Amino acid sequence: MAAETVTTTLANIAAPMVNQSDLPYRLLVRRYKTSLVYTQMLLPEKILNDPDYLGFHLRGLGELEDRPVVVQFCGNNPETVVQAARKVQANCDAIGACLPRLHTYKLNEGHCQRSRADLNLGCPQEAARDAHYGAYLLGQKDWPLVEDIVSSMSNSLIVPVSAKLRLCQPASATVHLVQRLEHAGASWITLHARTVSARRRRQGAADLDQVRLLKEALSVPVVSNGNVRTWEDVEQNRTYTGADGIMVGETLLGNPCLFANTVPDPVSISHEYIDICREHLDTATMQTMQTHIRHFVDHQCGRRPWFNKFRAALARCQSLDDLEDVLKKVERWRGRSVSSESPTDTEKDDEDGAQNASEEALASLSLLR
Ligand SMILES: Cc1cc2nc3c(=O)[nH]c(=O)nc-3n(C[C@H](O)[C@H](O)[C@H](O)COP(=O)(O)O)c2cc1C
Repeated sequence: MAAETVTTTLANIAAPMVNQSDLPYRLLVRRYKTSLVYTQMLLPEKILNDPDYLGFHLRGLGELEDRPVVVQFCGNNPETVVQAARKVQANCDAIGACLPRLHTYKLNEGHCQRSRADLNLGCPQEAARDAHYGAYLLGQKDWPLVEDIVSSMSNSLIVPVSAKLRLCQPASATVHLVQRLEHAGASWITLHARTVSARRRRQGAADLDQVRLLKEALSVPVVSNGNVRTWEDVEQNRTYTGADGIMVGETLLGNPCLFANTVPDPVSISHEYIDICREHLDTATMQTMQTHIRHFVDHQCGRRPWFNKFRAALARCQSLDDLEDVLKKVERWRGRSVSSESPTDTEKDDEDGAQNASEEALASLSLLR
């Protein structure tokens, strides 16, 4: 990606998310004014040593509609990260270095149970620190290593290299590290303006003043990440921080049309996602697809009386057809007609459909009072 393209492309970014930045999701958000997408963070060692892992993550990557795309890596060995990045650079527009976190995640994969839908963040953080992993790379003594990772990548790869990081502790140190990363060759910097914390990783307000400081101190573009719940937040964040781009993670999971400033019907957007999955088979796992659909429906219907039943039905799905069937039930539970088909007798849950629709009607009535 040329420098001028970088700045125009950075405006609205879908954050890298483990198990959620699959190709169908990337294609979906791009239809709704997302200007740049990331893959989930990839493990360099697995890219180099596990052909199935490499094959899965390369499938469809960077094909016509999947551009521009950043492939994100993380690691604490510059040589390994560069070798792995070389394997994918022809299929992407830039390589992103996830500086503070990947090895924490790797530790999770190896030693801790992960929840179905999210990272398990309960790993013993001391172990991560002792092993010189992830979140602890941002200690000042580790800055040379972090710089080395970025400079090795930017000197060895044919695509631009960017870095995504959280705030240092103290936050005021962040600007110094980031200036060093700029000199090391980072083409842009993304700041998730929260600190690394064992207990509260994504909650709490992001410190947008730090993004603003970075923007003033750096020559390369700066992307602001954190605190976005609505389109108004996107605009306010951009205005307040002066950032070149806004990156959104969790809110975009619920509303993939956020950057288009619209809120889609949850069932329609789920069908649209499933259709893309059908066009690009084997690019997302069943668990990933289930989680996306849960987020889409949760975004607007999370408090509906039938939501837990929906989650249970979703968890039982084993195919794209099963997912479509659950969405039919959702329509019935919402009191909406579903084409001309009548509910099948085997779908026992549907007997409760009318009941739930009236519960929902009552719930909306009580909201009106
Ligand atoms: C399910 C999930 C997976 C994530 N995986 C990654 C990842 O692979 N790489 C990364 O740099 N950050 C990852 N993050 C962090 C997001 O990229 C983002 O920085 C964070 O969620 C804050 O943005 P938000 O407040 O808009 O969600 C993940 C977040 C979530 C919710």
